[in-house]
Amino acid sequence: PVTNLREKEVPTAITPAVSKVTEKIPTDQVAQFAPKLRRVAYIWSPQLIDLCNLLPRVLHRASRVHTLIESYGLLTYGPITVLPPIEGGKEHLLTFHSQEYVDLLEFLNEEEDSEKWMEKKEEFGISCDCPSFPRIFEVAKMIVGASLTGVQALTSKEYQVAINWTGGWHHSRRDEAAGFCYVNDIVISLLKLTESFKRVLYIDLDLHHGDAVQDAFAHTSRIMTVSFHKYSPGFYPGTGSVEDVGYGRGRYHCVNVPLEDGITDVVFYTVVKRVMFEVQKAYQPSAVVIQCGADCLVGDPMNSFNLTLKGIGNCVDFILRWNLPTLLLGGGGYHTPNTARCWTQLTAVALGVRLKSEIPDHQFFLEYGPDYQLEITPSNRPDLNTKDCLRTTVQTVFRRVRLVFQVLSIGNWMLVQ
Ligand SMILES: O=C(CCc1ccccc1NC(=O)c1cccc(C(F)(F)F)c1)NO
Ligand SMILES: [Zn+2]
Repeated sequence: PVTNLREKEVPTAITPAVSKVTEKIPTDQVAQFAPKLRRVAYIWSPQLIDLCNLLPRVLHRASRVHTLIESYGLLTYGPITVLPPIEGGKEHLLTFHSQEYVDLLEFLNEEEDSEKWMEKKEEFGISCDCPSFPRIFEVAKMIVGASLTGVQALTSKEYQVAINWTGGWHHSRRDEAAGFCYVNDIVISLLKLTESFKRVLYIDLDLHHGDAVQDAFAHTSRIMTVSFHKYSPGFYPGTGSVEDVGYGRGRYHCVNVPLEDGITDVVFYTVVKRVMFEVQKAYQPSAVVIQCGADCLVGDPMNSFNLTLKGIGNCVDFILRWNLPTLLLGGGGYHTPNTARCWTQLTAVALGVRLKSEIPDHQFFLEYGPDYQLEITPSNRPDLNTKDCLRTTVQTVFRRVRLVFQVLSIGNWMLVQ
């Protein structure tokens, strides 16, 4: 249907919300309406995409995401700057991972099977969940380099938002691959951010609990982790109950919001908005990292939540309106076209622009059939989250988050004494 479109007919895919708003309102009043125009850093290079296309569980996903974003013209839109990732090195991985684990990844890069490392692989989580593959070490360094480039963009104060859709691997542990995550670019980025920002907030919107990120910072109040995820018997990773609050100095600096299958946009957004409003009030973060895993969307093979681009888009928009330096990362997402739709929409949300529903013609256009639309439709599966159960969970979270506020104010009080 699109083959007969000539160049000049291709519609400009972007209708900047800002221009619509400002044309009717006297300029002196426009400030209150237009979302603060943000400078956005989009981390990308051909090598980053080529390497991330090799990830076994999300083969060729990286190129679909990037190409759809490019096809909407978002990368040539004023406030966005494309930044190539710095070359991630061993030293970056070693800020979180053990020497032995990093050495194993380096050895596996050449994919030579030797007896010595065979049993080691199992010990370090390289198994069926996280299969080894050629260039695994180059991929790991590149992903970490890309997320750290995003951190650098924020600490430079030249950008309010930094985006790395190839990052977000929240299950990887210090010395073990897990849940299909080989390196934890999130922990490495959060550690770097605390060098420039006093209190950093981590928000995990992926279907799965952000367990390894939470555990890495469970003993400190310098980072607060908040995870919204499916929590039900036998569902991976099995952690993240509302009782899971962190330990010692980190007590109450871990917030977990366990959810059941079938949750819809309105219910999810209401819960996220309420919890995040309290967290922002109590913790007063100075920088934010959001893991935007798209396996929470309707149509994902995980077949769990019933969210669309609207639900997750409103959540990210709500947090971006705090106008804090924010790093957006990817993560799960196993329906590749829907994941590309989701992260294209979130890129547009960061830029404050609305996108046309028609998927623009581009190299992978035919993968967006049968409707070739940006929006996805929720299913009519039941929402297993009852009002009572959600209210109890949110009230429990409120009580604990207010304790964070007390800890914070006592901390400030002691500083003043
Ligand atoms: O998405 C994840 C990891 C999901 C995971 C955890 C533990 C072991 C394996 C996995 N990954 C999958 O189950 C998986 C990955 C890709 C595709 C699929 C599919 F079968 F649903 F398509 C399933 N974390 O945010
Ligand atoms: Zn996931």
